Amino acid sequence: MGIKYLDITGVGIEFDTNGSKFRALQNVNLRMKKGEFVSLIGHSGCGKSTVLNIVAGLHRATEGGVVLEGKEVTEPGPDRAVVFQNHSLMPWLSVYENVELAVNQVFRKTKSRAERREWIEHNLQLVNMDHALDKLPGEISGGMKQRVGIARCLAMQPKVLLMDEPFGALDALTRAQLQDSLMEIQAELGNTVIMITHDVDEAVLLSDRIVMMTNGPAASIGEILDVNLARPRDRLDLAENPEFVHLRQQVLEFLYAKHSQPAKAAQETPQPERESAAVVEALSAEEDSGAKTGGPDSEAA
Ligand SMILES: Nc1ncnc2c1ncn2[C@@H]1O[C@H](COP(=O)(O)OP(=O)(O)OP(=O)(O)O)[C@@H](O)[C@H]1O
Repeated sequence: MGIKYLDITGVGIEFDTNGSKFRALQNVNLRMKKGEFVSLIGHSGCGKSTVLNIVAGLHRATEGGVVLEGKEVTEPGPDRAVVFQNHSLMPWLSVYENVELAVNQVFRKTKSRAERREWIEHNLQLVNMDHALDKLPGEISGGMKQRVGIARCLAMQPKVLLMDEPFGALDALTRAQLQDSLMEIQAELGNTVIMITHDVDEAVLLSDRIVMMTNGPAASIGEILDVNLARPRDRLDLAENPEFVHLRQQVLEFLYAKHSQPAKAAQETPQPERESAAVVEALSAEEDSGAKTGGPDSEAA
């Protein structure tokens, strides 16, 4: 891993809510190396998605900022792909076409049509979805949709993959399969990843570091835990590994002993719609200014 790659410095944000100010984040600082896998964990409403949205360029920080490979983040861009909990695939496009949408946005000028086809198929192979190229999102399972969503993001070759509870809506077995796939893909491609999760085992299994956030309002980073477990990691071996058990215990202690108060703010402040629709629609508009209507597939994965 190289020197610092992604730099989040002094980030704070204040939202205007019905005429009054709400401070969601205060002085969030995080430096990541290229190829690092970082999980964000914290109680509901503490500000995890807000951090991710600031890195994605969907929110502007009130103070501080984000620099990716020497360039300040000021807006969304294909160098930061976001995987949402509910895949946000276009329901009217096939599996292939959903990935094609993103690939055309990034590679239309630099790859030929044949190269783009090969690239789309390659990325769908990575997530074991090359058998379903012509299927519509409505014809595949929740786990499969999430795989396609991940392929779509990988195919953009982003500098940073941002994942907002990517497996949160899946059953335990499918989640485990996708976690294993993600570990294999990351080992092969060396992606830099920030992933939000509520799942302590998932955080320890996948991460190089676990960033634990304090409760809001004015949430910040409470502690950062280094996960030095050897890779490749096997969930069955790790279950009995004393280091794994110890790390797991430390996260649980942070969440349930040191910061057990759930964020009151989360209950009091109305939660806005996720920006996933906006992002995907922006992609769609670029690809196709035609007559297609409707939002992303809202069916729960
Ligand atoms: N656009 C916004 N306008 C006003 N308040 C907001 C906005 N976005 C987030 N908030 C508030 O900021 C706080 C942090 O929200 P955020 O969605 O980042 O939390 P979270 O940790 O991701 O929660 P969860 O785990 O439940 O998804 C919450 O109190 C939320 O209501």
